[in-house]
Amino acid sequence: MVVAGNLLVGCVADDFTGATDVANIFARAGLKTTVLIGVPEDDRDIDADVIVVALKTRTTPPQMAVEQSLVALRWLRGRGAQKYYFKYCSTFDSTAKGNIGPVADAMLAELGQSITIACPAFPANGRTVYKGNLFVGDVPLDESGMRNHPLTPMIDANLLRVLGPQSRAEITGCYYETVRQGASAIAEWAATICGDGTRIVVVDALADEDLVEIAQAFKDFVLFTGASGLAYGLARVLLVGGNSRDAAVTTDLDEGYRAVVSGSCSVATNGQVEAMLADHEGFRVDVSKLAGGGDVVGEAVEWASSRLGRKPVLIYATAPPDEVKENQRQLGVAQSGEMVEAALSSIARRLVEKGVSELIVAGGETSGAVVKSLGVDQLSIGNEIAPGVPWVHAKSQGRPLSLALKSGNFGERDFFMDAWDRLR
Ligand SMILES: Nc1ncnc2c1ncn2[C@@H]1O[C@H](COP(=O)(O)OP(=O)(O)O)[C@@H](O)[C@H]1O
Ligand SMILES: O=C(O)[C@@H](O)C(=O)COP(=O)(O)O
Repeated sequence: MVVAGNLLVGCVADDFTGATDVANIFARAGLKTTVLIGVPEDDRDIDADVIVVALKTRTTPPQMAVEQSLVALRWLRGRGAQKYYFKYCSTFDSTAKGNIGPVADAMLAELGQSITIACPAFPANGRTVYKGNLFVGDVPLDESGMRNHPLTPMIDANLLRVLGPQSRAEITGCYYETVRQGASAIAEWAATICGDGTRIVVVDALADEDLVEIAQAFKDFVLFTGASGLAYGLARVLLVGGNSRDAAVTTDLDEGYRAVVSGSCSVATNGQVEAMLADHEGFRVDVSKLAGGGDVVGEAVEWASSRLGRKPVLIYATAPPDEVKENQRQLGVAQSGEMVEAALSSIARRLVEKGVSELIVAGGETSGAVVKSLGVDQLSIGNEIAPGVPWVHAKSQGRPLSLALKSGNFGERDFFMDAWDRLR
């Protein structure tokens, strides 16, 4: 029997790093938050203010993303959530066909709503939106490393132009001249466009305070869509009235072996891998060899086995853009991505079987593949390592496992070395 309790927010996340990112924000705000890996097949008891269902739908065909998202949404609806939240990437990662637009459209229809907002701003990580244009640090999205993303290259910073062709809704911008005047002005502006067809409002935001005003202005909306910055605002609005619980707990953990598995090819992760290799041993997954049928997984596991201990080992497919493009040219985009994900997830699973119990995984798609292969079905939120990246705790084959699922673009250069200090 599932206990609904007082479920404030039911969240569907389109990838696993994003799921732990948004769960971390809700948890840090004082809301009791759990992450489920997909919709549970059993009838477990869940006592939470926020449930985040982690999916791997960012790069699937749109129809599949819609179907899986609706299954999750219906499950959350069955728990009587007050608000629903579709979490996608703060760099608005999508393919030409979706999946932000199709999933948002389908969720609106399922909930019987005609309006929502799209708000990927995440100021704590330098993602801001101005006049509908997404900035990453000081540059527009299309001038950032996201230009070269292996699966979702982002070549236009204007979110109205990106979302328009993906969605059946009318896309409208709520610009900063309105947002900076605060919640009442935003709500007044919204009143002028409500009731006029189905709409998605792309909202500008430059700072966390803007996100609180935005959440306040749209507090009667049923569906919110965005990155995790919006959760910062929404949590603060929902907490008024005293729903606050204890902040996330830090677990008493046994010491186990440590490893880093990296499949992200972002600028940040390339730097983090380089920094770790200066002082740690690493095994590079050779994609050509893998494609040629070589037992790269076996070699990696054998290499790691004699080195496992408290000093973390690094297994990585992470490569610079020209190398990734060459692999994609030879093998195909989806095929090379899936092949590397399959190899890294097999390696991770076998390392866990050999006693690794503290594992950092870099990359959203990579994390999805790894976590699924570990048979993990629920994550509790632990300490924050960097903005958007918490330690999370789970059971894999009955044994405790601590994971950090690092979004490609997050974390400082020394993340792979410093993260362990934040575990306990
Ligand atoms: N050397 C490589 N060549 C081609 N593709 C790669 C290579 N290394 C990793 N990949 C693939 O690139 C994709 C990276 O995506 P992801 O894990 O989501 O990282 P990020 O979080 O940076 O977006 C994955 O599908 C991964 O398998
Ligand atoms: O919102 C974000 O930036 C992250 O939570 C996220 O979703 C990142 O995705 P990946 O870079 O693919 O890990």
